[in-house]
Amino acid sequence: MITVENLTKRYGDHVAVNDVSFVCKPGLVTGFLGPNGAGKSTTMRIMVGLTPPTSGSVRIGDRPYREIPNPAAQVGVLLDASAQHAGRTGAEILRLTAMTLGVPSSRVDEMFDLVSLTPDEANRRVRNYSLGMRQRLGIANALIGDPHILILDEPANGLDPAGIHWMRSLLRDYANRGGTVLLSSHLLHEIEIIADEILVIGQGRIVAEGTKEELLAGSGTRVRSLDDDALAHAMSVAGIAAQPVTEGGFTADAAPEDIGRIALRQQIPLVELRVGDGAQLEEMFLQLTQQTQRESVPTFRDATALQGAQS
Ligand SMILES: Nc1ncnc2c1ncn2[C@@H]1O[C@H](COP(=O)(O)OP(=O)(O)OP(=O)(O)O)[C@@H](O)[C@H]1O
Repeated sequence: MITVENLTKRYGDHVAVNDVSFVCKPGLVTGFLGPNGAGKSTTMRIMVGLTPPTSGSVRIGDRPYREIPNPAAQVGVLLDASAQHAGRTGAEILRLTAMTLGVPSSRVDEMFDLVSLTPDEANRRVRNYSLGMRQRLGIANALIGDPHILILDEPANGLDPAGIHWMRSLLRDYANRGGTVLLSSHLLHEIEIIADEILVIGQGRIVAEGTKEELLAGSGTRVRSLDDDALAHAMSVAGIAAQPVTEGGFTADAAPEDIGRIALRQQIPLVELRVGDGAQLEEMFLQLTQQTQRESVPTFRDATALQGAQS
């Protein structure tokens, strides 16, 4: 179990992590999702004692990381896959970790097998590794001490789709055996594929958390009609907020039956009316974090203003 309580990190006037609290439970893969600069890496660095927090605390099990004896045997950490010594071979790096942790050197070959790096690749220098190979080596390095907790910062970065599915199986199996996993990503589809529980962070704050189903539950209704302008107007009169969707129609903050009744009253034929799905999770992610997005996300208000300006 990882317990993060009221964690805050300030760099001068800038608040990188703002009163963040969450728990990561054994047997689950917890995904830490947020756009660039949201505060994911800072939170993870604080968790493993590399950055001091301004305030708040993190417990790994029952104590802070720095107080865990032989921590790498308890907590596997991958923060930056490119931070390995580029002049060493993958095998040398894992052998050194095995020696430091006091685990048998036979674990080294087991780990290369586990992360699907061939003996030839194991004996190549890390400077000649692709990013995906570095990630696999980093995961092997995190797992070699047989820890029961894994903290992985953007581990899927550089992996191809097959690699992401491979990682999902690896982490699923690890969690099924009772392990606790926290992994970060700025890409929703990676987190969606791999995580059981999702924490969404934006501008240093947790803006949503729960299972994928829970996150979607409050995320409104997808609606499309033969006259979206008229429907938007009718919804707005009824006090229902709606955001336009790029492929047409809206996501509306109301139950499908409410939207259906409005459409019926206005005699507007509907061509789509349903609760959220995976695509909607992406919209929700963009909405939840839009203040931190570098690219602005159009809102319904923007869209009507634009239509007004064009007419
Ligand atoms: N040492 C530091 N000094 C000053 N500001 C920092 C420092 N480290 C991080 N920050 C700032 O804190 C904020 C959060 O950064 P962080 O690296 O935690 O984000 P992130 O969510 O991991 O982003 P990414 O997905 O791009 O890796 C950013 O605005 C960053 O510029």
